[in-house]
Amino acid sequence: MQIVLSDVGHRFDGGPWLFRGLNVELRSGRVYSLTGPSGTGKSTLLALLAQWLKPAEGIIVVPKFSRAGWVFQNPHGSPHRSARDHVALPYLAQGLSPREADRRADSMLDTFGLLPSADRPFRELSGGEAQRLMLARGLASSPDLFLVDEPTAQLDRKTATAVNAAISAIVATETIVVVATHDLDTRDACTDHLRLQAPESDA
Ligand SMILES: Nc1ncnc2c1ncn2[C@@H]1O[C@H](COP(=O)(O)OP(=O)(O)OP(=O)(O)O)[C@@H](O)[C@H]1O
Repeated sequence: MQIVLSDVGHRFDGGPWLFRGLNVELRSGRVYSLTGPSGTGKSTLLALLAQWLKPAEGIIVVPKFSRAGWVFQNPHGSPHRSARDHVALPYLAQGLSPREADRRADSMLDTFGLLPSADRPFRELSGGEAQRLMLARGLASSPDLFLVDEPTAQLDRKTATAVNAAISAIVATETIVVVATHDLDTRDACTDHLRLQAPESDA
């Protein structure tokens, strides 16, 4: 899959332009960092890619039946359900048998260093484990586009390092991954880089 942005710019309600002139092709199998000073519109661009918003100018071409998945700053899970259940659920929803769903879930948990925590309830996971679980669960849904907003913003350095290692472990050949971040280590964990900048003038 490919998403093409041509001369994309955005501003809210006639306000100042956040960014303009964005020309990029996003491709499956790549993990894009999205960086830029605070307020340059990183979260806004994620919302544009998810088609929650329309760009104020330019065109974003997204294949018709594409599905987007999100991971936000704060991990949300079911407190009493195990880590494995969180990841198995999307596989069950795809029609796999419970046994196969668990097998696939364990393989995904292993990718993110969470296999030892597979049986632990969500409420007992640390912040970094919970965030890695969100990445594992999100990818288990096999989205065409996977949008991750500031995954390490709430984490201490050591925990952030584990999350960044998980990001660099993402191998999703069918998925475009975009990670908005201020964390230079998160940026370095990605395969490609997008940087937003405020336009020089609002002309
Ligand atoms: N729905 C909205 N209506 C009006 N203004 C908005 C809306 N959403 C965001 N903004 C403004 O657009 C600007 C860009 O916000 P956005 O959250 O996309 O930036 P960001 O680069 O992700 O920032 P940060 O790095 O601080 O998270 C901000 O000034 C914000 O207040």
